Amino acid sequence: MWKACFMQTSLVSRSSITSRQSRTIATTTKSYYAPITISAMALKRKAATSVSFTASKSSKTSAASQASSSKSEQPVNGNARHDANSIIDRRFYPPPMTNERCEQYKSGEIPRPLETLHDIIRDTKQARDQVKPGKAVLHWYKRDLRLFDNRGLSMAADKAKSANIPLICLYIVSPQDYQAHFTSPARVDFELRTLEVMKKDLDALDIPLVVESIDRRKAVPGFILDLCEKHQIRHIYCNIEYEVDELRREAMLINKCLDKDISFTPVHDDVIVAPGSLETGTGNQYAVYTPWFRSWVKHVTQNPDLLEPSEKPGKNPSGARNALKALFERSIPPAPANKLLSKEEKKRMAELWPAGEHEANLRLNKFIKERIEGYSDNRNIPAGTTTSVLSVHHSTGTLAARTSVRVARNVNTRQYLNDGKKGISTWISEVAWRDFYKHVLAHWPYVCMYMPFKHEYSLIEWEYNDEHFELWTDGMTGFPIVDAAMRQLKSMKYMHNRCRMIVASFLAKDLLLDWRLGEKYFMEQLIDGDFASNNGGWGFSASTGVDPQPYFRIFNPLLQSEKFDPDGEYIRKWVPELKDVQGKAIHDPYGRGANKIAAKSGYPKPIVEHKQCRERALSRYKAGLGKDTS
Ligand SMILES: Cc1cc2nc3c(=O)[nH]c(=O)nc-3n(C[C@H](O)[C@H](O)[C@H](O)COP(=O)(O)OP(=O)(O)OC[C@H]3O[C@@H](n4cnc5c(N)ncnc54)[C@H](O)[C@@H]3O)c2cc1C
Repeated sequence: MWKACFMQTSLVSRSSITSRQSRTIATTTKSYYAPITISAMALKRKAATSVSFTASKSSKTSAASQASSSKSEQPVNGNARHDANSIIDRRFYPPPMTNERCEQYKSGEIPRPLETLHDIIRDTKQARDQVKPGKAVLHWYKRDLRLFDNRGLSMAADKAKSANIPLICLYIVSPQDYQAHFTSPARVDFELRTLEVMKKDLDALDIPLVVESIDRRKAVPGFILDLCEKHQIRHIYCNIEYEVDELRREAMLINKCLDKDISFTPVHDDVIVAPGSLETGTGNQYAVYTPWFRSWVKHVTQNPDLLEPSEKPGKNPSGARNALKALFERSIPPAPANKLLSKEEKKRMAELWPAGEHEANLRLNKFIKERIEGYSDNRNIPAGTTTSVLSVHHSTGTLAARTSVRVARNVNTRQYLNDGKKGISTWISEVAWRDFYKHVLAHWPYVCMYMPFKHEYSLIEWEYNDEHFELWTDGMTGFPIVDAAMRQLKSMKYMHNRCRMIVASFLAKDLLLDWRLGEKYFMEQLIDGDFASNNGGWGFSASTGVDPQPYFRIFNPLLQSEKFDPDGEYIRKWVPELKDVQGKAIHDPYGRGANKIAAKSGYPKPIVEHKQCRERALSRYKAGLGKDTS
């Protein structure tokens, strides 16, 4: 997501960059490509990623002494494993960044990609406004796979209508992006099924949907420009994605387009409140959810337009179908080879996750009618369906978060956002978490570069125990609630939120595995995988993110299990080996007298002991932060 940052930034037209920014880019460019030396100590640590159960004295000392040395001398984050096929695919991304560079992003010394994009949008507005309509307008679909309530699409449709020319829609299938972003095959399949639905809906409006598979992600801008030339398109619209590479690509494309007298306009749509709009009393961005949410509610209330819907496009002018015949005849490509599902899996996923915006709206309305009022009381219970299960729709954009909040608000007492019926206001505040994590990503873009939000936590020494990691992914840790959740993920490509927190805490605190391994695995599995929410959730659970709670909040899997799955209904569903275990033993069969049933059915004993793990985690976190561990 951030690979192209140097190249693309350097392509940004100098006229649109302030002198302070160009100075920063010059320095940035230099330091970015300067050889990054990995200190001898870091290399040694990397080689010695031993699987000690309790933090050894030497590991404490090495982490502690590292923490106390100068920040600017820290070229890698702790003992994080950066080899191929690990937490980052180095074929797509440059070497790890330093804590010093994180500080430069924090202070604004290095311009944030979203701010650069905003500057370019502002500085080129006049020139873009002067572009005369061509023979068609283009909407470039990304994670906004719907016709209704879509800001970018609606602007494109208005432009086309005012010039009485047709609207063309485009979606690019990018196998390299899927690879670089660890997109799950189930997610790719969901998107392709959604495109089939959209193609029909757009077809009924005489609007062609071009779905092109482009092998090399770098070739995407060139393809768009060629398409424009071929169909004499002079206006392009898209909705903004907030990951670094995407922001930088759009910034570069605005200028490339203008060079060819094409106006390219990226707009905010994926979030209800645009990142950067909310500031604390001292002019800073919020890093804590609760005050951020208060400010979000105030902002949305004061700007009611933010929740107003955008109409879906009208019909293309007659003649569009003939003029663009070749585009209408194109079909949706199959999933790329690296993301193919088996025939059986494809069928199963289609039944489990029907695609498209009609399905999304049906689900939303059913949830609002039947479950939203009980949401506040039930949402933490993973058994049954207690939440909306709309995340796949929010993250692919088959449903706008704006639509969800508006529809929920409209059925609340006096249309409150954060008051009135508890279930409704609680649900709205959950949807707002999406916005929050995208605000975090936009303001602290280094979280997109495999650095923790609290980058001072980057010196924690993690375990890289492959066996533990595999048992975690397979749901064979001997902790029933963890195993049930991990099996739900493998089977449904979805996991309940409470369980996501439990398994993430277990991975990072009990197993002390690098939380980024879990983050990556989730993206490889989840149908609703979303970089900002996933990174935010993992950071929160590993205490390296925006959670104001300190690292010593460590979930006890047994207590979580007893509290949120009291009757073991969820465990019995996903861990059938334990279905005959009675009463409270379901939460800990080997510790509560159900060892015979568990052993007979092949259910494993716990792979670690929580109390010891807790101590080890505390000690390792402390050492990583350079605190006294004696
Ligand atoms: C470790 C971890 C990883 C996560 N990874 C993802 C991810 O990749 N994609 C994703 O969409 N969500 C992620 N979440 C957030 C959350 O778990 C899911 O959004 C939620 O479980 C989806 O179920 P639902 O649609 O029934 O949610 P509901 O409870 O019905 O909530 C409504 C909507 O609000 C949003 N939402 C709810 N909780 C959160 C949250 N904590 N953070 C951000 N948005 C939220 C979702 O869009 C959701 O559809 C993660 C959470 C954790 C702890």
